[in-house]
Amino acid sequence: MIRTENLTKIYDGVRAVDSLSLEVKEGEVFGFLGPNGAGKTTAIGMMVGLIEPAEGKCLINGVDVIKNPLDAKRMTGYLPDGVGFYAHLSARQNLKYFSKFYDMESGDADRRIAELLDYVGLAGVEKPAGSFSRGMRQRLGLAQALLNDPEIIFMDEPTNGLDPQGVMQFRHAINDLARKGKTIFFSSHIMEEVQQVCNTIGIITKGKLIASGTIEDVKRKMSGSDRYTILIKVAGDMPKLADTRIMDAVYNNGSAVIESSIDIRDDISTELYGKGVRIREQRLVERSLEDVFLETVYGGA
Ligand SMILES: Nc1ncnc2c1ncn2[C@@H]1O[C@H](COP(=O)(O)OP(=O)(O)OP(=O)(O)O)[C@@H](O)[C@H]1O
Repeated sequence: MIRTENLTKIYDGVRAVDSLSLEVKEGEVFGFLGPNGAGKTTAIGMMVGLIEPAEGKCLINGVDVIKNPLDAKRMTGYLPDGVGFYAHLSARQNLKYFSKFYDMESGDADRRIAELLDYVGLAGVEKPAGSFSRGMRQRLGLAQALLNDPEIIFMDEPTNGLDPQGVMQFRHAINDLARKGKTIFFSSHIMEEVQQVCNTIGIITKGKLIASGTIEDVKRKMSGSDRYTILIKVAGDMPKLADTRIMDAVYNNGSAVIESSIDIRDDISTELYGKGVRIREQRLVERSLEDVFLETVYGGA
């Protein structure tokens, strides 16, 4: 489990990350969504013990990342944004070099590296990492992050700059790791991606976490109110509805769009039925997470 408490970083008097408190439970895939400069990289840097917080702390399975960095690192893997490697070494040689930081016995390391190279599709690639494409570097980065078979994996915008095939491969890898019970914390500025692979999300803007929870929770919280939008189509004329819980309504010929604080579809059906009106369609109008995100973070698309 990942838990941050009031995690804060100040650069030149500006709170790049401002009192970030969140919790990611074991086995969850958490999407950390925010526009450029929101503070995602800085927050992850603090969570993996690379950036010292001004205030607050991060606990990995209860272990304080600052107080017990080695214990925390044993449980975590980290794929940074723009991962770097020794350009003259091959994928295998790079991984062998990094394995030394985990006190892995040489034979065990070789076996693990072979397995990981196969997993990320780099088995048999012997050319130096300096000549790798961005996609290959990211895949090698993933292998590096998985070297110590961590329970918790942090990925900072892992699909950024990848071609569609590379993006798909990464999403598959995330799903696969999730199936194996890993806890995944990954940042992105792509709503659609987060929706596809995450159980829970958090939205950060200007250093502050403005909403977190399931995608449904976040949509609800970010829409600013608990409003439901209900679309109704009827046969013939649409009568005005009497339900006092209706906050707003637009009536057209044969249809209406109703805003209410709770889901009153059943009561609308009863009322229309009582008035002898036949309903052709009645449904909640969904706003996509993307709509909500753009409105809240950017003030509209
Ligand atoms: N080392 C640093 N020194 C000064 N300011 C910094 C430093 N690192 C980050 N910042 C500032 O902190 C803020 C948050 O940056 P950060 O890189 O964490 O955002 P991000 O959400 O990861 O953005 P992106 O999506 O562009 O990578 C930005 O305003 C950035 O300019």
